[in-house]
Amino acid sequence: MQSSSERIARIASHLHPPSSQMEETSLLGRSGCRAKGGTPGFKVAILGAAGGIGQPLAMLMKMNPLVSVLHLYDVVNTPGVTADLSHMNTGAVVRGFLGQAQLDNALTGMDLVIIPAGVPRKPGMTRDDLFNINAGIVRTLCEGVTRCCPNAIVNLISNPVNSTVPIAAEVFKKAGTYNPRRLLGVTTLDVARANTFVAEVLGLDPRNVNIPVVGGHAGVTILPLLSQATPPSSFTPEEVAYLTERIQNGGTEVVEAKAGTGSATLSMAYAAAQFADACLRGLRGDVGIVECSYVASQVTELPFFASRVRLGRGGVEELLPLGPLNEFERAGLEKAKKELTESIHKGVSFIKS
Ligand SMILES: NC(=O)C1=CN([C@@H]2O[C@H](COP(=O)(O)OP(=O)(O)OC[C@H]3O[C@@H](n4cnc5c(N)ncnc54)[C@H](O)[C@@H]3O)[C@@H](O)[C@H]2O)C=CC1
Ligand SMILES: O=C([O-])CC(=O)C(=O)O
Repeated sequence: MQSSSERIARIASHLHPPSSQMEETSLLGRSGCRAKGGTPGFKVAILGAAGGIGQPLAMLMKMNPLVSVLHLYDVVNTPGVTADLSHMNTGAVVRGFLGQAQLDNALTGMDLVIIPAGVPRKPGMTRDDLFNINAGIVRTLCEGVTRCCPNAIVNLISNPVNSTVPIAAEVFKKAGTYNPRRLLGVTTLDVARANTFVAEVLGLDPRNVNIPVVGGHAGVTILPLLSQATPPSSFTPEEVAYLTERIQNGGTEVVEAKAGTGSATLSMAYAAAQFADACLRGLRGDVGIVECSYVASQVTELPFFASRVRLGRGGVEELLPLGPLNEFERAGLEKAKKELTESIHKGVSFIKS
């Protein structure tokens, strides 16, 4: 039997662990003696969890009832984020992992890996300007996925998404673990923006609007299909020009407003949490889940393309066709394909050469 002062001393030592012991300590739980949890659900890891997107995304995933275990990995600050979130009385058990030495522990056994690790844009930069730094980060993290959870669904957020998804695919191919149905580039924020801006123009509730956004996730590769709006709506040529430009430049609008302190984080975390939830519902076996995502594709002649996809137990169960495009959208598609071809090539060459 321990005395109460011994028990309290033990709890206190668990509350301030050296970072190298974080994982083991959090397994013990606040009581210092038992692992808590036991909630049935999925195991989710966020890589880049201490960042601008990572932190609010971690909070939203901690609130998701489908998540039983939430692993937070970053190269900085995960002890604080983990301690903070672990006080939320929701079902998911939160564990923190700090630095590359703990990457494999963070990934082992995961069902879903969400990757918002990497640098964001500053005003005047394109997403492609992030390639030199973020390509290497994505490669290292995806190598971890091949070692520790090769069957996990991967949601890739790090920019430039048009190139980082092909990079991830090449890393997985090299390791012999590639399953194109399980690698998904996150473009949900483009759809969120499209729904919001269109709802503003039409005077509707954005929750009742759905605009498919196809192509990719940068500038002209972001192609909103306004002709396929739900509810069916007609737009003047001026409205189409305004909406298309605003949706394509939504990221830049935020980068400029943040004036050098980063890019979209809160709306992105919200969008990523929605997309992750859709993937988890698919894994659970729910039917009729359709989201836009940048994936390995046969919808066009390009090897990767964002379109509506049906999600299920295997990840991407079906690529939905583009549907009828009007002349404006057909012209936009040609521009998008031209830029996408280069971005895909750049990503593939980064690993192959
Ligand atoms: N797909 C999309 O729609 C969007 C993508 N993004 C992209 O998401 C990425 C992250 O953006 P923010 O969270 O705002 O940036 P941030 O700088 O606030 O956070 C990034 C986090 O990644 C971590 N990190 C860096 N190297 C790492 C490594 N090797 N392993 C693990 N973690 C590492 C950093 O320590 C930091 O905590 C950027 O590339 C940004 O462009 C941003 C918004 C929308
Ligand atoms: O614009 C950026 O750099 C971040 C991003 O991808 C977005 O907000 O859509």
